[in-house]
Amino acid sequence: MAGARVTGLDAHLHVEGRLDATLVAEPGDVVAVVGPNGAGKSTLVHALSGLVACTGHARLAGMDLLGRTPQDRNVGVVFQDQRLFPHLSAVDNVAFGLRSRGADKHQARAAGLDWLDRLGIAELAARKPGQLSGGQAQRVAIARALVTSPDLLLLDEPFAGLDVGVAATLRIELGRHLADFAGITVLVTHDALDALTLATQVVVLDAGQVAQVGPPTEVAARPLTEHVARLVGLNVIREGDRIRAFSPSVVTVSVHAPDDSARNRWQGVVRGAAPHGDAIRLQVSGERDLIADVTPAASRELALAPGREVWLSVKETAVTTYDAV
Ligand SMILES: Nc1ncnc2c1ncn2[C@@H]1O[C@H](COP(=O)(O)OP(=O)(O)OP(=O)(O)O)[C@@H](O)[C@H]1O
Repeated sequence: MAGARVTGLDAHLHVEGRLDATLVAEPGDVVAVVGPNGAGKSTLVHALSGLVACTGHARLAGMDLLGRTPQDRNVGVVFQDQRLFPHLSAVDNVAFGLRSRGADKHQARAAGLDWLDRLGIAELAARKPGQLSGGQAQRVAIARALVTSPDLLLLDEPFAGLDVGVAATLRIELGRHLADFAGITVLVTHDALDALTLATQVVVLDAGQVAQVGPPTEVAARPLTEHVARLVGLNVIREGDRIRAFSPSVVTVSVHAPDDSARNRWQGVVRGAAPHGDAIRLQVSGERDLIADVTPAASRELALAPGREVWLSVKETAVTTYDAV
């Protein structure tokens, strides 16, 4: 679909030693970028925004992106460390983007106010960033990024550092705005919920390369990397070209070696135990690093505290097997 790529994003970005990744998206797509620390996620969004120099190519809405200065790219950014201008009010922070593109002061303020209203904080328009909570400031940052109707919206961990409840509310609101947003969104996140609830496409980065790309449900059901498996709460074991995945809820935990000679049997030591829904989720390391969910009663009965040696087993019928590539 060459035609669609003209209006969308078609990029191959190379930053020496940090990133070598292809990204293709259509207008309206929300691309969640996930991966372990140092995988290149921030480098990717910084390269798209122009904050990091890179080679390769990137076409956005039919225009060459890499040859342009950050100011000349029709790209909105909400970064975790992207501060608002401290001396400007919330509404002037939002209006700034339009003003710097030559918009009339009154029109820019009216548009800024409209966006603050859409984000539910119109009454805070006159406040300076220092008088806003973290969640409110992030709403202003989102309004500031969207007011210019960018072709590409870059969100680098927009909920990081926010209280869990505030993040949950903001996630729902952002989801609503992204559903109406005609451009492409690239969202860097460490949170499986973000990827599963907001994204139309998940890109998994690992050591600067794309390790997997696909719809969120597919990536969550068949993760190809340890990191994503952990993120979505699955165990994965790679055997040659095949991956074997199973849920922590199907793992049987015992403190003695099971009698059966099951193929799926591993010895390990409990490294951590924490509530997970109605269950206790155990982190077990040994031959394999695995997670297992047990009932609180079983956890007490078997004294499953950190340091405890355990056996884990899984019925073959509970294991999903698929190709690694
Ligand atoms: N300014 C820099 N100069 C050189 N190398 C850098 C710079 N910033 C990051 N790197 C390196 O580039 C690689 C990718 O880093 P990047 O910050 O993009 O990863 P990330 O996936 O965003 O990680 P995190 O989840 O920890 O934020 C890492 O190896 C990192 O050490």
